[in-house]
Amino acid sequence: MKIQSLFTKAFALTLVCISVMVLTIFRLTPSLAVSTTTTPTAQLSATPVIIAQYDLDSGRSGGRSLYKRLGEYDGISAVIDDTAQYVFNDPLIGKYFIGLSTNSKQRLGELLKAQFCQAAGGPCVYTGRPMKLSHSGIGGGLTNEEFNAFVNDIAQALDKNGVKTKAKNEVLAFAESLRGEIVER
Ligand code: HEM
Repeated sequence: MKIQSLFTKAFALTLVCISVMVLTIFRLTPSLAVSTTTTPTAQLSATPVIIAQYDLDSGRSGGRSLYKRLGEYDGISAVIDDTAQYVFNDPLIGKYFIGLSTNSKQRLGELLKAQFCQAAGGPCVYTGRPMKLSHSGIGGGLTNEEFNAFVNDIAQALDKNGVKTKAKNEVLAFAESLRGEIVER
């Protein structure tokens, strides 16, 4: 009987010791206490494209991000769909898109949406190529006049979708910030 009680006490003591050790280790190295599931490397290294020189803070108005004021993703999507139509039919720059397959045009639209959504402070990640790389050499190098035509098409699409002047100017300022990477002559 006495031996049994001794064993019980020893067992209880061992349990307490183990608990203290486990708690001490976890406190000293908190990382052990955190779930071991990590963000996949692919996600972390997703396209290191920097959305150029656009100060996202300036995109806030009365606490509402530009993304919200544009009507979130659906609002941006509608503006880009219209922009694409204007650009593809633009008398000056439409020629550059004639050879693109339907799928390439769709992909371009999706990339533009992600790019503007991210720049406006939305929860999107632009995964396309940097602007310099994707535009270098188009038509022997894009001109300021061609760039202006593209920006005018964006402006027309913003008007069509009833985007307010302040938000419109912010979107155009972002587009303008890309001029140096896109225009080559
Ligand atoms: C603010 C102005 C512009 C923006 C934001 C813009 C944005 C983009 C984006 C996001 C892409 C996709 C990049 C990729 O494929 O990874 C792209 C591709 C393209 N852009 Fe622009 N772009 C602008 C101006 C222009 C202008 C002025 C032209 C021609 C006049 C142009 C012609 C093209 C063409 C032809 C492609 C397709 C390239 C390909 O498929 O390889 N872009 N642009």
